[in-house]
Amino acid sequence: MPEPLLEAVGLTRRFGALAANEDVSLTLLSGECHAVIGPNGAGKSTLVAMLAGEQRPDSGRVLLAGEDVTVLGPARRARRGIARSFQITQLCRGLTVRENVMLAVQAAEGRSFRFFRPVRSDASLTAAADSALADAGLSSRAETPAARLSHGEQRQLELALALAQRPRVLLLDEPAAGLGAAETPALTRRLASLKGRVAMLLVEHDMDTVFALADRITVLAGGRVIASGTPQAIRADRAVREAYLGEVVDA
Ligand SMILES: Nc1ncnc2c1ncn2[C@@H]1O[C@H](COP(=O)(O)OP(=O)(O)OP(=O)(O)O)[C@@H](O)[C@H]1O
Repeated sequence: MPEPLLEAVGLTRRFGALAANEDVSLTLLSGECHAVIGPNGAGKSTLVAMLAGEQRPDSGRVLLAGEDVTVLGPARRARRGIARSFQITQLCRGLTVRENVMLAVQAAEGRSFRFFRPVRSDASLTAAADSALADAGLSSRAETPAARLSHGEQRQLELALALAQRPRVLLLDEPAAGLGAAETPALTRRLASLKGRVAMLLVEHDMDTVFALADRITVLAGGRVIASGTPQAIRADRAVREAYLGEVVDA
């Protein structure tokens, strides 16, 4: 069994009397896609926020390649290789799609914005940005102002911004949310093409996307892990079907 790249160890996060996460443990191996599913309010976003460093657990630890990163904030975790998509707030709407990604490449390289060279003329930034745009399926829109993208294209740009950091771990919180019926399979194909190159922790309500991508699935309900295993095992799990899957998957 390979060593986990990212590990949640007994994470608990309370809001008042409510335990949004209660003793949640899971591992993400190099190159795998591990999906986290569960009903609304199960604690999925809280878990992602703790893995990204946006929320501090009340107890438990987060390990990245064996290093305890529990007390590190999002920026320091990002520099260690944890990227989170989708955060549209990073977008500069007046710049082109490529320029936005170039800024993300530059930020990931740790260059100061105060001293940056004119963003349009840096060949190495352009090449890295174009690679991220290709992976996100957005090459044809590189010259378009970000403000003119459709909703689906904005989600692609968010993916490109995350990939521009060359992450080891990609945290994907509901990437298919708000996408149309035609856009979701395209996103799934795009994420499938990244498998093996970057480890993905995928929170998603769309079960077609989950079952197309996941190597393993962990199911949360009421803040607790109620099952974890292969997609086949999760599909067959009675407790999962009762708590969640039976409502949406007719397998
Ligand atoms: N900042 C907060 N303050 C108080 N309660 C919160 C806060 N964030 C989350 N919660 C509560 O914690 C529980 C878990 O929420 P969370 O958003 O993690 O669930 P989720 O599985 O991501 O839900 P969804 O599928 O609807 O996005 C919910 O009951 C939610 O109301």
